[in-house]
Amino acid sequence: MNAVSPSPSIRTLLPAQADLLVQARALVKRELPASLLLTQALRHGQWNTAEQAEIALLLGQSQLLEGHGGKAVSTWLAGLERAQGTGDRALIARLWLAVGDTHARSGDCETALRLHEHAIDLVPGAEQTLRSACRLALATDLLALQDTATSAALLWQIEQDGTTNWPASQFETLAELYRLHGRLTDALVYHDRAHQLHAQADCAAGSLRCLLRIGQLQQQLGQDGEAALHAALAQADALATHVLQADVHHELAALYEARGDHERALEHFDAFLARQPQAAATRHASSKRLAAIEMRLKLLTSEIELSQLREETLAGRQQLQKLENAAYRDSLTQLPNRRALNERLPDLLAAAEAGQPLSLLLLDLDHFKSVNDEYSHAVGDDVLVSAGELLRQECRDSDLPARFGGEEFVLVLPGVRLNDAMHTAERIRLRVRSQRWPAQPELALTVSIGCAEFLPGDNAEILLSRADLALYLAKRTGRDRVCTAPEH
Ligand SMILES: Nc1nc2c(ncn2[C@@H]2O[C@H](COP(=O)(O)OP(=O)(O)OP(=O)(O)O)[C@@H](O)[C@H]2O)c(=O)[nH]1
Repeated sequence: MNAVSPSPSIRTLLPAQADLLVQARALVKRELPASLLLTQALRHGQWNTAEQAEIALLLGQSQLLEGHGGKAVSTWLAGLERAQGTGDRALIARLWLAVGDTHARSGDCETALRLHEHAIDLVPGAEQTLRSACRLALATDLLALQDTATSAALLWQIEQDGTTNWPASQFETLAELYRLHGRLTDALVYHDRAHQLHAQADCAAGSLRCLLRIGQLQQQLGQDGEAALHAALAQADALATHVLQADVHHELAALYEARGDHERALEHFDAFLARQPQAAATRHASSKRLAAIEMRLKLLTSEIELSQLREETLAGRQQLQKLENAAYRDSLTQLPNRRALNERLPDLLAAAEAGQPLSLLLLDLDHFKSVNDEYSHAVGDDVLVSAGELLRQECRDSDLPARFGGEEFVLVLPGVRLNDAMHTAERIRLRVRSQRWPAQPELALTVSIGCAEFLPGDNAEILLSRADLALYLAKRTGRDRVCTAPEH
């Protein structure tokens, strides 16, 4: 419940309570906080049971105001024990009402509702004001328990009761009930009433609470809450309570922000933060954390984008590589094809023109047609793959083997003179002769090889044609041999 316990200030007390307080002061004769005064008065005075219960009620209210809710409940329960003996149902009801309020303040609205129901059942018929107070407590509990309809019905009954002699705290509770029901104008009226009563009773904390609410409500109703909020701030400064000052500064910051007066809004927001060191630290930490998270997210996004890009680029490169491979590699033997040879030869020939020796072998498998014819085209393919592999194995890194077309291969040998080239050619010829072809183990194959060495002024075409001539000679002179062109 949002109710605020009655101030023990004498002007807010029932006449009997005020009388007791005066007696207690006379007895103790010292300026003491209310709870100490009443404890001493209870201990040293000659009170009847009803008076003891009434003092317990007052003492509990003082303890609650001083922030000792637990002590207050114990005091009221002790007071209830005494009150039971008196048979004073109104007093018992007031004690249960107070205990219920404490539960409501701690958020246990179900227990509060049970205790408040018990209290209202005890209220004697003539006690209209007390019944209305119990209804107010019940209406607040019910609203907290989401039973808006019953709460509104009780509020209507309270209005019918027309009670006017409540203490400030009950008007404040009523105002809060109106606010929670969305009846802001009524809430404003009763907060104003409560504020006046608090002011009369010199209850600065109550006054401040009401002024803060008045300012908020005026804002919500489109009125100017500035004056109320500044009055609240003056009260908060007088009380020097950081929490209350922070609340008011927060409201003022919101007010100026809504007005577009950002300078003043910032001023009050800073004041709010300054009075909430922990909250400020948390806020700072959380905003830093938020920034870090945002940054991390950005990085993550760009990392993802980057890796996607990398993947795409990689995929693109691989695709390109594949295309290049397809364009420059023979699909059957995976050796460089004729196009690759045509593109690389000019550079190699330029080096040869510059003085580096270069030789070229043209290799042609003998009677290859018969392999296809006798064993099948597929066996012919496999033999070509094996022949390509053999050629690769016979190469150095600097050599360039290629499939020239059909059953013809080329081997470019940079840095190699004709004689050495012919030795290489001979080695290859012998390997082909002795090769066991996996696709057809009983197959015996031979190769004819034409050799040509680069001569100054040669281009690719001339060099190849000389090698071709040498190959022709090898074929013409019986195959399975290595020949050179006539010039050599
Ligand atoms: N299986 C297969 N056969 C091929 C391929 N490319 C060319 N050939 C065959 O190779 C044979 C070449 O035959 P020819 O040019 O007549 O010469 P050859 O039978 O090798 O006889 P000589 O060269 O005179 O010793 C043809 O039958 C072509 O079909 C290929 O990629 N796969």
